[in-house]
Amino acid sequence: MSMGRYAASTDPEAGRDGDGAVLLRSPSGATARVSLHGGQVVSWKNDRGDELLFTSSKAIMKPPKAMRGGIPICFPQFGNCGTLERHGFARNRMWALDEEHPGLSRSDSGSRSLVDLILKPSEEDQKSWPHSFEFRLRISLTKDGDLSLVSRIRNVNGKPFSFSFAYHTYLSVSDISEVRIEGLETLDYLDNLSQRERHTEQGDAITFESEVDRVYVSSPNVIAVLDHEKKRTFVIRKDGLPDTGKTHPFIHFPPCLQ
Ligand SMILES: O=P(O)(O)OC[C@H]1O[C@@H](O)[C@H](O)[C@@H](O)[C@@H]1O
Repeated sequence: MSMGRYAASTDPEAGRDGDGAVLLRSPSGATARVSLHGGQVVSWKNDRGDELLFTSSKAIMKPPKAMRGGIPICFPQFGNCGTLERHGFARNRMWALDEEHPGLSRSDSGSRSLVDLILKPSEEDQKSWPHSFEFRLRISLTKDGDLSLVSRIRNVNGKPFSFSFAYHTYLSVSDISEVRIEGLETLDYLDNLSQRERHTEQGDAITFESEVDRVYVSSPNVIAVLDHEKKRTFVIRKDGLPDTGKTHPFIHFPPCLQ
């Protein structure tokens, strides 16, 4: 794959490895590896080769199981708030390369390496969730190595349906006691450890002393995760997604839409 070019299926230089994963590379040398299983980003490395995403050593890397690590896509249900399996079926399905990607331009082709994926429901999926949709996902690396995911869900037959959705991102951090989150102070959150009871966050930046499993409602579009030991800050931006979740020990930030 050449620098800054598209890694979509139409690009003859698209980087594909033996497992069918797509490799993105930015001009700065950052990389991302995207598995068609789950449409999941399974690795994101900066220009020094440091892995920025966490993958559990117990992760099962083979379909049809969901892989615990990277950025699983939760759809059409986030968590257990519905009748489907936890976090929905999208993370357990094979996605396809999307040749059409209607509505998204390629005008930034000089500065991004990207792949367009699509998921359509199987007959089996429609038995448990009888709705017609196309889920298009664009994953791109900017020239500086920033990772971006854009999701678009289209109602194919016009019959209304509702869904919830999240990027269940597993960030790689050092000792959790060295990690601080800025941007969620004073917000309300639902505590998954006590039947989604609603509380209000107190105090300054958030630190971790024990198990945490929360969804922060109406969170700001930018939050920061500061890792003092690694001297690294993740700046997480979202757009069009109201909430942010976090869980320790598997620290992840699923901005979610319900
Ligand atoms: O094990 P899974 O299905 O990948 O889910 C991981 C975590 O997902 C979070 O959203 C849940 O709040 C946690 O309770 C859960 O452990």
